Amino acid sequence: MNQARDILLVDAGNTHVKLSFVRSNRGLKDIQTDDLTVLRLDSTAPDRLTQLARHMGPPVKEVWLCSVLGEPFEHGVQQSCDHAGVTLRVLQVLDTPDLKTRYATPRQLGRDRWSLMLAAVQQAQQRMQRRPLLCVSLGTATTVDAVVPGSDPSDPWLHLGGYITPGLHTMLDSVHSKTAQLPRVPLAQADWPVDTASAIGAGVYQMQVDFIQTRLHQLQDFTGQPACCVLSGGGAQALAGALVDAWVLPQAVLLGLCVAFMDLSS
Ligand SMILES: Nc1ncnc2c1ncn2[C@@H]1O[C@H](COP(=O)(O)OP(=O)(O)OP(=O)(O)O)[C@@H](O)[C@H]1O
Ligand SMILES: CC(C)(CO)[C@@H](O)C(=O)NCCC(=O)O
Repeated sequence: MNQARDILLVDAGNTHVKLSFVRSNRGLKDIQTDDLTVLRLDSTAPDRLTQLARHMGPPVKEVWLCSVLGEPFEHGVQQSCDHAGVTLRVLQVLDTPDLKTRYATPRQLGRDRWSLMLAAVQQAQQRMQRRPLLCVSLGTATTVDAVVPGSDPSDPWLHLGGYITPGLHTMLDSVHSKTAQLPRVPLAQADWPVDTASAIGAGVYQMQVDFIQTRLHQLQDFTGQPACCVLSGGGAQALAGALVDAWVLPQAVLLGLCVAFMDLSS
């Protein structure tokens, strides 16, 4: 029987709230992230919760949430779920049998970072790849997290830690807003730019590429093993071509929610 998509997945980031729907009886292996059709809401819109609540009607019976928007947003989602009579499951950063973190205070770690790592480890296991992973999210902020496999295949993977920097558009915005004369420009690729727009656009682009590539080398030196990059977020496609050993995992945070909760849904 072709059951309806009864789970609403929500990735609440700083710029966009991303929504998708999956069937609760679908096996994790059957979920292709390219198939996760995504609706986007503006995270800063005053009516963001009202817009979200519109998607909670039948056949939705559960909402799975990964949010970095803080307690008031989460409380609002809980109220909407209560009103709609649906169950809310909220992703928390907690060690699992497959992944543990060295973060000093795990609840401080961004849940979107954790969800990406859960998804990346699941994909690596599915592909029988046991290489260290550099999990990169290119959103409002750029985050770069190192995850290494345990020495035995039955051991959990370990999150070593990671970095937070301004994202691509955040850098482009700030260089414009903090100067008198620099325009807001798109990303660019150029060798030794000879105009202002290319100088900024390629400067920001190259800064992020170089940062990620250097962190990949750092991870390889640290582990003594070849590593690869898993790219997610709005800027992933823009950077993928410039990075070696990189694959794009579309909608990684939404996939991470499936990894966390798929076996729990009734
Ligand atoms: N075509 C593009 N080229 C480069 N970067 C892009 C492009 N589209 C989006 N981005 C980047 O992705 C970000 C938006 O993507 P995404 O929806 O993944 O994240 P977000 O919701 O803004 O932030 P987050 O989820 O990190 O809070 C932008 O801020 C920008 O940095
Ligand atoms: C870094 C961001 C903003 C990236 O979306 C998010 O993961 C977050 O708010 N993190 C909390 C701080 C931390 O991860 O240590």
